Amino acid sequence: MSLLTLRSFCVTLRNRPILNDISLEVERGELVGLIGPNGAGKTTLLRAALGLVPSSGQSSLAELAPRERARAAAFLPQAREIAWPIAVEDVVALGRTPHAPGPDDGSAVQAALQRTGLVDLRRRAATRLSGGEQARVLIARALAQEAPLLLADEPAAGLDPSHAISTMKVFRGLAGEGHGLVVTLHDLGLAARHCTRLVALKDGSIVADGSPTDVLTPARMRAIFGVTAFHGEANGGPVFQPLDVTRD
Ligand SMILES: Nc1ncnc2c1ncn2[C@@H]1O[C@H](COP(=O)(O)OP(=O)(O)OP(=O)(O)O)[C@@H](O)[C@H]1O
Repeated sequence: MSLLTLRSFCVTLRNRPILNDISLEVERGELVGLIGPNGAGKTTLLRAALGLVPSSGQSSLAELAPRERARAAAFLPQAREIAWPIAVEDVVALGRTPHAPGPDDGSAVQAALQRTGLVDLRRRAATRLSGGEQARVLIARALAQEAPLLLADEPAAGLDPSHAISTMKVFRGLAGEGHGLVVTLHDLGLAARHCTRLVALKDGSIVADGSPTDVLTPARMRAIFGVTAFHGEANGGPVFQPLDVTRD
């Protein structure tokens, strides 16, 4: 069974169509990169799929009761604000909120801290960490939720190259364990190398959906992003680097 089904899914905000007739299924084992220019509708798609933005058509998540939905999907929003100076491990433990308290809580928090490289920072006040460290704390909180589906809005934004790659590898590992993930990404190099599938949005519509090699073609890069790009192979995987703009 799919972890997320969107059918004839539309969003209109202030009388403006933002998402048009989206159909999408996300299965276990998939790390789906949601790509597209600024304003294409990526954040709106994640939020509306979760029922946080009014929509029409079908979203298998939006139709769930809140607690069921929190067990079905974890959400990492774009805003990375941590409001209170509480310990990192306590922020991460908040990811367990949808579950009845039990013996799995400690191990889920520990696993999330390990996967995000935060074990040594576990007792630090989260508000006193750097922006990138705080971003990893919020990724860890989403991982501790142990939901089958993770929706992450620009999880790599603000991370240094090592932590951006590590985060994508954690996500790919989760996909390998049978989770499904949808992550919005502006770094097409990370998307090319780590995602199992790319879905490209433009002006609120899906304009490409397939493997990174199928989606990141020169013609599509020109049409979707207005750029030229280098596409190669290194260390057993694709290398993708935008080079220049084709229009002003
Ligand atoms: N609350 C709102 N009311 C009206 N329009 C909105 C609202 N939220 C978003 N929009 C519009 O919807 C469109 C899609 O926005 P969205 O944030 O989903 O794009 P995005 O692809 O995530 O962009 P980015 O890459 O810049 O984060 C934009 O034109 C935006 O101005």
